[in-house]
Amino acid sequence: MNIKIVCVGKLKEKYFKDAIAEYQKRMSRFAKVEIVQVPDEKAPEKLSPAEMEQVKEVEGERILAKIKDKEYVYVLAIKGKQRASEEFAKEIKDLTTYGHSDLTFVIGGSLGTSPAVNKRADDLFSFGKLTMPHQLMRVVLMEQIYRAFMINTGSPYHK
Ligand SMILES: C[S@@+](CC[C@H](N)C(=O)[O-])C[C@H]1O[C@@H](n2cnc3c(N)ncnc32)[C@H](O)[C@@H]1O
Repeated sequence: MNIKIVCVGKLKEKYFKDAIAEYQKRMSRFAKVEIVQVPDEKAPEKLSPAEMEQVKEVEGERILAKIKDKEYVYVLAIKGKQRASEEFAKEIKDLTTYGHSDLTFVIGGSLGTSPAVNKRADDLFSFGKLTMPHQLMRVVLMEQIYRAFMINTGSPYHK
């Protein structure tokens, strides 16, 4: 299975980079996990609603350019569908069974994702009602992907 995480902006903090590298290493026995970073647009604090939409649209075009038709796409969105880790693990197992070998996860920039990106989603995936910083979200997502694979192997990692 190929897993791709498309996200906006470069990770700056070393502790985030280290955490991502650790989960990529742990995941290597199950799947190749590729992190694709697209450039972020400058988003100063005083943007009008129209300017904010414009930022999301430009970042969205960059995100969509990294996604191929065959990929099954989860877009992470606060208002998406929540599920338990066990349900997510089963979904991954089922997707594999039904021939989806390319799973892509999209994390929006600081303002979120554009309507075009949300439209491309096969699934809008919420990790709860809390707003998380997009950089931290990468780490949380990596851990949940790793957890899903550990659940599917029956590992005691998941309690
Ligand atoms: C800082 S958040 C964007 C906040 C923006 N106001 C919104 O509603 O999307 C940046 C990105 O992190 C991801 N994210 C943050 N919190 C999330 C959550 N609770 N569930 C799913 N994704 C989340 C989403 O992909 C979001 O586009």
